Amino acid sequence: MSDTSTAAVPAAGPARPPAREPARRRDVGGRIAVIKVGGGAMTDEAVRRGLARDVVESARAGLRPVVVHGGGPQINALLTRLGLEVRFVAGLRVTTPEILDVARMVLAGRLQRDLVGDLNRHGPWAVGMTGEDAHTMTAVPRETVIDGKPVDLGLVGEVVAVRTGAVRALLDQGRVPVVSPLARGADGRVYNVNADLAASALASALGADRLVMLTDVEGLYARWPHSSEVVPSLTARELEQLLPALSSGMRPKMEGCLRAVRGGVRTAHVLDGRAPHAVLKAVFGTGGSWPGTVVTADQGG
Ligand SMILES: Nc1ncnc2c1ncn2[C@@H]1O[C@H](COP(=O)(O)OP(=O)(O)O)[C@@H](O)[C@H]1O
Ligand SMILES: CC(=O)N[C@@H](CCC(=O)OP(=O)(O)O)C(=O)O
Repeated sequence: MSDTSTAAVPAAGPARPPAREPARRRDVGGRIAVIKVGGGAMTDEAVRRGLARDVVESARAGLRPVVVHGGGPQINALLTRLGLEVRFVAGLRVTTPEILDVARMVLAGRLQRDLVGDLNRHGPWAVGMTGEDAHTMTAVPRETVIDGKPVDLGLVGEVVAVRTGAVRALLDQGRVPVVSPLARGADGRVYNVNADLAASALASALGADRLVMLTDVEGLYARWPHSSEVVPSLTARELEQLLPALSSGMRPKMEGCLRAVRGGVRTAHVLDGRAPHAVLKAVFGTGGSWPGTVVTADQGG
């Protein structure tokens, strides 16, 4: 993206042609892809920079990428240093007010800034925000039932409404929004939202073409904890049946994929963000050439 003036950001308008237009890989013109970068895939700076390069390349090719990031391992590391508890239930962090403060610092403070910085090495592309900004994500406390009993997760949010205006305004300027998974509650409090579920809610609300979840494994393993076989594809119905058996981080990730395709997103992908050009393979690939696991809508549904 080229800014002719450094004095002011141009007013919102149609995306302007990129400075260098690479060969179009297929007709992605104007389509939105929500790319969720997991904390595990962000730990290595070289990997993060490679991801940023690919995101910018996809934008130069006409796609409208929106980045949502996680940061579970990084939050765990700071909590441990501070002597605070790290506890997950069904893949969601039990979040006290003290833990929320730490999560907010890590997500909106460090990680979002790192990603925005990586993207902006290539030009004035990225603008960071959180789901709190401009009421982009509104949440209520997430209800979780384990073995028939309700479990109190504290300040964990379930996104119940998404206002896409702020994200769309950035996309219309040709920018890449980078969104941290925090939401404002209808009660005015701040909630910690699992990043996979935040990305999924945003993808559905934006009418995205694809949701891409970049993680630290090749995809959904069929016989976890064995990693010998990746499930290449699943329909929404097949995934719905599998979901209760999934554990730890894969539970919210696959729940996010299911919600997204049920919410109108054409395909949802889970793949290893550390593999070379994972982003480009997921956003420009076609059936048969996708790495990882792809979730599609039900046939005829
Ligand atoms: N069936 C499965 N297939 C692959 N990974 C699984 C599975 N079940 C649990 N996992 C775990 O889920 C992790 C990915 O989730 P998570 O740690 O939340 O990643 P991210 O930070 O990318 O969101 C993997 O590293 C793996 O340990
Ligand atoms: C409620 C909840 O679990 N929130 C997550 C938000 C970050 C996240 O989801 O990061 P990954 O994508 O790296 O897992 C957490 O506190 O860890």
